[in-house]
Amino acid sequence: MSLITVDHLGVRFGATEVLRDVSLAIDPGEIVTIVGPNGSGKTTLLRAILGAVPAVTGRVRRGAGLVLGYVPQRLHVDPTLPITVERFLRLPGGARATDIDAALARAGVPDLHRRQMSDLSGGQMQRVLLARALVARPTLLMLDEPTAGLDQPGSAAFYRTIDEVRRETGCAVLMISHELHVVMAASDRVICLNGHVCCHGTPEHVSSAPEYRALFGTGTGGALALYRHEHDHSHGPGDPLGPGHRHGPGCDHDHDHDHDHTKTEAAE
Ligand SMILES: Nc1ncnc2c1ncn2[C@@H]1O[C@H](COP(=O)(O)OP(=O)(O)OP(=O)(O)O)[C@@H](O)[C@H]1O
Repeated sequence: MSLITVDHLGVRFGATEVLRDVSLAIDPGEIVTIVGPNGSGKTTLLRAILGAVPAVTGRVRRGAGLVLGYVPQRLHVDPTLPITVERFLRLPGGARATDIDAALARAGVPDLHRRQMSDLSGGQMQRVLLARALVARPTLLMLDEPTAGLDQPGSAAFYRTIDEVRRETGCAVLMISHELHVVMAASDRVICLNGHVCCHGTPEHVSSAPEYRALFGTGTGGALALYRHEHDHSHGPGDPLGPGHRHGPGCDHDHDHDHDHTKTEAAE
């Protein structure tokens, strides 16, 4: 029984179709990573799974016993509103002190209880957000670009912690990442999203697909990723991605038209 099953999910914001016919399932204990260009609907997909964004078509089914933990991309803490790490972790459900201690230890920051949230470094903040997600003992941990803004050693250490959490607790992990070396090393499966699921499979399968190499092929140690996404069809009006692009081998569907679009972005 899957923890989460997404069936033909569609999401719109006003006239803009952000997700179209997205189907996937997450099984207990696996690490699945979502990759895709900026604006391709990755965060929206996680928020739809959380129930924070309504589906206009399809649905998200939750398996029995599912407990979700969510690590957002970032959290802005107003420095004029002082709050300690311990108090932040106690909210909103009134978590027990022993659970907070265990979550902080598991997140690799066992001594931060009394620190002000606004004083945390970027890496400490991400670990506190991880601890907050772990307090509930999730069976599915979802992380939205959890290492954005961290340097490479900090990022690598964070992903090692995620792997340890998975091994120790047996939780499944669904994360968004732009760090392709991490994706390939740490994931059981990779889903490439571009408004819809373009291709998916094991890291070996996805990384050997010409379309994947075209999409992420010029990374210089993670410093710059060239997103050249190719499909064989035009996206419809209102598509957030503009005109169509071409799919390559490894994709789950084929179309007639032939367009490219190229997008560059500085990766962290
Ligand atoms: N609440 C909202 N209202 C209107 N439009 C939204 C909303 N949330 C997201 N969008 C739009 O939906 C599209 C997908 O956004 P989303 O954040 O899911 O993309 P993403 O793949 O996570 O991007 P990135 O890699 O830049 O974080 C974008 O065009 C965005 O502007």
